Order: sequence, then structure tokens, then C-alpha cells
Amino acid sequence: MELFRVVTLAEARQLLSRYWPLKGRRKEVLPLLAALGRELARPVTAQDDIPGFTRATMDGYAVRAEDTFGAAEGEPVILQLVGEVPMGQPATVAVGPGQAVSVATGSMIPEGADAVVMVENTEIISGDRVAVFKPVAPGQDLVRRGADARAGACILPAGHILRPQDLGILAGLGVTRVTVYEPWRVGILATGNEIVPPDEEPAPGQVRDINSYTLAGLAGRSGAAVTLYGIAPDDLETLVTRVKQAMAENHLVLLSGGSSVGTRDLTVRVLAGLGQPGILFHGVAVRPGKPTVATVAGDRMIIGLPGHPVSAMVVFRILIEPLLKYGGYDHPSGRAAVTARLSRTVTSIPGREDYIRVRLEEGPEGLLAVPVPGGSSMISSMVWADGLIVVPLEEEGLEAGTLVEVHLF
Ligand SMILES: Nc1nc2c(c(=O)[nH]1)N[C@H]1C(S)=C(S)[C@@H](COP(=O)(O)OP(=O)(O)OC[C@H]3O[C@@H](n4cnc5c(N)ncnc54)[C@H](O)[C@@H]3O)O[C@H]1N2
Ligand code: MOO
Repeated sequence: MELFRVVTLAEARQLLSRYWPLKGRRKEVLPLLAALGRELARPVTAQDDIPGFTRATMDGYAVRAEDTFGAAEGEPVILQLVGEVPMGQPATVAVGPGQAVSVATGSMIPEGADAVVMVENTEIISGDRVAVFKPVAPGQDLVRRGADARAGACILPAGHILRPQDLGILAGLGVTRVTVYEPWRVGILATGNEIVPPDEEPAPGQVRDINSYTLAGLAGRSGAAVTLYGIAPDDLETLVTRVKQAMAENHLVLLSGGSSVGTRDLTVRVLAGLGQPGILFHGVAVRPGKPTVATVAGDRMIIGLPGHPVSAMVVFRILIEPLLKYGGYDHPSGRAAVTARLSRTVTSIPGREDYIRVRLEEGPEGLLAVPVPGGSSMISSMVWADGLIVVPLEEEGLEAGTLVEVHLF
């Protein structure tokens, strides 16, 4: 049995990053709504300006800003009202010196005007005369043609994952179809003689499969297309066959169980024989999750996760989710967390990162992070928790009252 080759989390991430993204993903052209959450395979360049014309952003009057200089509550400037711009129509009347044109939020700014006075700061004093009680600066309360998006500019780069606001700007630009990559295909295989499907009554010594469901949920929520490959017994030949089938149909294959150093732990042997470049690491200095093994064979990545349900989920969160969701570990969105005060002291061992499940509670001085009891074999400790905090590599623990970042589930 090969000894654990333990790396730090940072080293594990570096090794996985070297091979991610994996090659061989197909591209497809999708209508906008079907592309939500997908990764752009081609950049999008604006063909039009947004807005396509200079628009008012307040209801009021389009004016020449300089005409309003010096206006005050007791000393209004009087302008001549020369017309109105109806919504959805071109402005047909220009604004000359001393003149104003009535505009609504979103209507076109007429020639000659360079600002809008809000209707609240004006008063009609006769049919065609408007009193302005407050000066406006040039550019005030209007948005110029092309200020939101400029024709010819790159709006979204290749590799960008489409969010609702991205669909919005594409729609605004008249882009109704985009070229995206197919979702990452992730195959999941549970292993272990003691594991039975959840719809079966476990015999004494057996347990129902939890990890296929937690991992499928995590991968699905990360945008992947997930296939379950059932439960493989602890038998080398069967394992190899099933893993190879999953590799043929997926970019990333996740195994759970059998990655530790026990005599029946076959995962490493299976993973070692799949191809080049081979095993990247076996063991990560994190808790829970130490017995994690990763290999790359051609353009496939195979990761053996620890059998304990909490460990498998934590490793997914810290090593796999950032790749699927953001293509790497440095994306700012991947660092989003809420800050809370630790409710009690937690201890750790220097030389490994400890991921601690916490529940969030509203305390008298703001949010409290309350560690949830239970070992890594207990899925309930994930159910009661809202997120994870980390005790850094070289720390012996964290004192009660420390401000911690809680990474939410
Ligand atoms: N002597 C040592 N023993 C163990 C070590 C060690 O370093 N030295 N590491 C411990 C840690 S930490 C973990 S985590 C586990 C990991 O073990 P394996 O990855 O080899 O997984 P198994 O032994 O197959 O299973 C562990 C545990 O998880 C249950 N399991 C497995 N798959 C599922 C599933 N799909 N659904 C629900 N539960 C599952 C399995 O029945 C075992 O109870 O090893 C420690 N031991
Ligand atoms: O590291 Mo194990 O993965 O603690 O439970």
C-alpha cells in the first residue's frame, strides 16, 4: 500500500489547477434563457449602443444647464416651454437658449439640451412658461448614448459564466443566441460493500448511500450535468470497469469511500492505473477530508473522496466546487462569506486546516457562529449547520469572540 503523500490545501489546489479546465468540452449555441449559468465559449461584442439615444432619467424638463445657473427657491429662472417628447418617439423639437422641453423618464433628450431639471424643482406659471427653482449641471439626470454599453466594446469575455444580469445586457444589445460550453459532466460512483441504495432496507452492518446524493446535489448546484453510477463493491475489477465507464462519459469522476489506508481501500490502486499523468496527491492536510486522492488521466480528472459524508462534502466545497463554478480558486465571488463572532473557543492542530461546521445565530452584538457538534461521519452535523469556518494551517485554534468568515452552504 502506497503511503499517504500529504499536501497542503494550497498545494492540492495548485496541482488541480494545473490540469483545469480539462479539454474536450463541446460548444453549443443556445437561446438566451437556456444559457443561464453556462460558460461563454466566445466573447460577446456589442453591435449597438445602450442606450441607443441620450435619455432622461427623471421626469421633468430638458434644458441647457447654463440657463439654470443661479436659479434659487426665491429667485427662479423662467424658461419657455416649447414642446414635449412623447415616450418611445424621437424628439422633434430642439431646445434653444432660454427654452425647455417636457420629458419623461426614459424619453429622448432633444437637440440642444444637456440636462434635465426634475419636475419637483419646477412650476408651470402659465401655459408655456416654466419656473426653475434649482440649477442643474451639464449631464444631470440623463444618460448619454452608449454610456451603458458602447458598440464595438467587448461586453463579456469568453469563460464568463452567465448570470441573470448578463442575460439582461445581451437582451438589451439584441443578442438572442450565445455560444457556450456544454456543462461539465460529472459522474459519481459510491463504493463499499456495506453501502446499499436508499430505497433498500440495510442488513445488519450495512448503511444507505448518502454520498451519491450529497455530491450530486453539490455538483448539480455548481452547474454540472450529473450522472450517478450506483454503488460498486470493494472489488478491483468491478471498480476499474465502473470507473472507466464513468470516465468515458464524463469530464470529472468522483468516487466516495475507500480512499483511506485500510486493507480494502482500493480507490488509490484503481486511480493509479488509469493513465498519465497519474496520481497528483494522496492526502490533503485538512480536517475533515485528509484521505482525498486525485488523479488525471488524459483529459479526465478522477477524485476519490473520503467515505465519511461530512468529509466528502467539505472536500467538494473546498477543492471541487470552485473549479466547476468559477474555473479556479481565485474568483472573488467564490470568496463571499458573512462575518460572525465565534461563540466558543475551538482547538486545532498546527499543520492542517480545520473546517468547522457552524450554525448562525443572531446575538446581542450581531451574528454568532456556533460550532455544531458531531464527527465527520455524522451527516446531521451538516444539516444543522449554515456554513463552514476555517482554522488556518498553523493555528492551534480560534478564541471565543474572534471574528470569523462563515462560508455559507
Ligand atoms: N487507521 C486509519 N483509519 C482511518 C483514517 C486514517 O488515517 N487511519 N482516516 C479516517 C478518516 S479521516 C476518514 S474520512 C475515513 C475515510 O475512509 P475511506 O475514504 O477509506 O472510506 P471508507 O472506509 O470506505 O468509509 C468511511 C466511512 O464512510 C461510510 N461511507 C462510505 N461511503 C458512503 C456513502 N456513499 N454513504 C454513506 N456513508 C458512506 C463508510 O461506511 C464508513 O463508515 O477513514 C478513517 N479511518
Ligand atoms: O478527514 Mo476524515 O475525512 O476526518 O473524517
